[in-house]
Amino acid sequence: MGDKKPAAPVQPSAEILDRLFVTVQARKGADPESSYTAKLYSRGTAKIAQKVGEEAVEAILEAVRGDKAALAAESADLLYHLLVLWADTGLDPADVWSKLAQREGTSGIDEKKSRKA
Ligand SMILES: N=c1c2ncn([C@@H]3O[C@H](COP(=O)(O)OP(=O)(O)OP(=O)(O)O)[C@@H](O)[C@H]3O)c2ncn1[C@@H]1O[C@H](COP(=O)(O)O)[C@@H](O)[C@H]1O
Repeated sequence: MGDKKPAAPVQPSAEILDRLFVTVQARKGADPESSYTAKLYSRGTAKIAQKVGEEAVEAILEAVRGDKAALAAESADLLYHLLVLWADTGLDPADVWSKLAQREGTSGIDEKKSRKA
């Protein structure tokens, strides 16, 4: 009687990338002792870029090994570090989303042919 159904758990989606970007932006000027993101900023762009490369390699190694759970974890590391790199360099994620939107529906095969023509 009057019992409310528990709220359905919200399925995580790619929207978390926008929230995560807000969080990593907010870590600018934070204490590197208490924030890993702030620690990355303090080490500079080249170090952050290197971390993105390392995480990408770890992700592809798990893909080749066929370990999906490990690939998911390494992909999360990669996306986090890529967002930190965007924030560090002043790139707005909306610019990346726009690029993807512009390309939507255009086959990579057709796009390559148009560049050769
Ligand atoms: N998503 C992440 C996230 N993913 C991975 N990591 C950290 O990234 C690091 C990667 O591991 P490594 O072994 O490569 O790190 P490491 O050995 O310290 O690296 P190096 O010495 O090679 O530089 C680990 O310390 C992870 O905890 C993350 N740290 C933070 N976040 C998010 O960022 C938010 C803000 O975090 P803070 O800035 O720490 O408050 C958190 O609430 C999370 O939402």
